Amino acid sequence: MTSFPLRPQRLGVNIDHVATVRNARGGSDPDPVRAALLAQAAGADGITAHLREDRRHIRDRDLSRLRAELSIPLNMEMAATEEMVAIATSLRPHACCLVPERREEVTTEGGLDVAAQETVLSSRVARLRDAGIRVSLFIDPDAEQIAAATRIGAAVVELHTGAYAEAGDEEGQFRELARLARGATLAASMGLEVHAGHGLTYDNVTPVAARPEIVELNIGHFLIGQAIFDGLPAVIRHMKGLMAHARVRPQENADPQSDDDEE
Ligand SMILES: CC(=O)[C@@H](O)[C@H](O)COP(=O)(O)O
Ligand SMILES: NCC(=O)COP(=O)(O)O
Repeated sequence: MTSFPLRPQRLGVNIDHVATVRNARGGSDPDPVRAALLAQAAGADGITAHLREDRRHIRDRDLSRLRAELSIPLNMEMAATEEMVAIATSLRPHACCLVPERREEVTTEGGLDVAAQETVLSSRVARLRDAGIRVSLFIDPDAEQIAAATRIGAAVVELHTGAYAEAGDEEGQFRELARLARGATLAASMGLEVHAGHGLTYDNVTPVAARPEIVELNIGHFLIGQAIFDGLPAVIRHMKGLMAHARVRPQENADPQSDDDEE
C-alpha cells in the first residue's frame, strides 16, 4: 500500500433521512434542500439523494430543487427502471448511481447484480451517459460484478460498505475490509473510478478512507443522526477531518489485515 499522503477524498453527503423525518409528519420541515445547502457551506464535496420508487424519503420536487439550487455535484441514486431513467435524463444531475431496490427493505441490502442483467442495464447506462450523466453502479466488492460494470460502460463503481459496517466482530470486519480492498484495487486497475458508502460512521470510516483507490465516500444516515446532537456543519467538518487524517499516513490508518499486498 502507498505510504505517502494521498490526494484528498471527496465526501458526498446523503440527505435522504432529513426527508424521512419531514415525511413522518407530512409537512415541509425539516427541508432536505436546506440541509443540502448547509452541507455545501460546511464543505461537503457533493450531495447524494436517493429517489426511491416508493418516495419514502426524497420526492421528485426535492430533486428538482437540489438540481436548481446546489453549486456542488448532485448524485442521484435510483433503481435502474424506465421511470427513473426518464426522470434522470430530464433532470440531468451530475451523476446517477444505480442501486438495487426492494419495496419491503428497510435500507439498501447488498449491491446491484450487474452480471445478471447486463443487457438491460447497458442500454439504461447508455441513455444516461448520452444525457451527459456520469454513471455509477452500487455493487458489492466482487470481481464478477466489477468486470460486468466495465463491460456495460459505467464510469464509476460505488462499493457497498454495509457488510463491513455491520460485521459483528473484529474478524468479520477484517474479512470485509480485505474484500473491499481487493475490490477497490481491481476496479481501479480496470479503469473505473472507485467510490464507497453505506453504514459508515466516525468509528468505522478510517480504514475505508485510507484506501488509496477510493476517491469518494457517500455517507448519510450517521451524519444526519449525529447532526441532532452536534449540528450538521460540525458533523461534516469532523467527518472530513477523519477522512483527511486517514490519508496522511495511509499505511498506519488502513487496517493491516486489509492490505492487499499481504493477500
Ligand atoms: C443506496 C444507499 O446506500 C442509500 O440510498 C442510503 O442508504 C440511503 O437510503 P436508504 O436508507 O433508503 O437505503
Ligand atoms: N450510497 C450510500 C449512501 O449514500 C449513504 O448511505 P448511509 O450512510 O445512509 O448508510
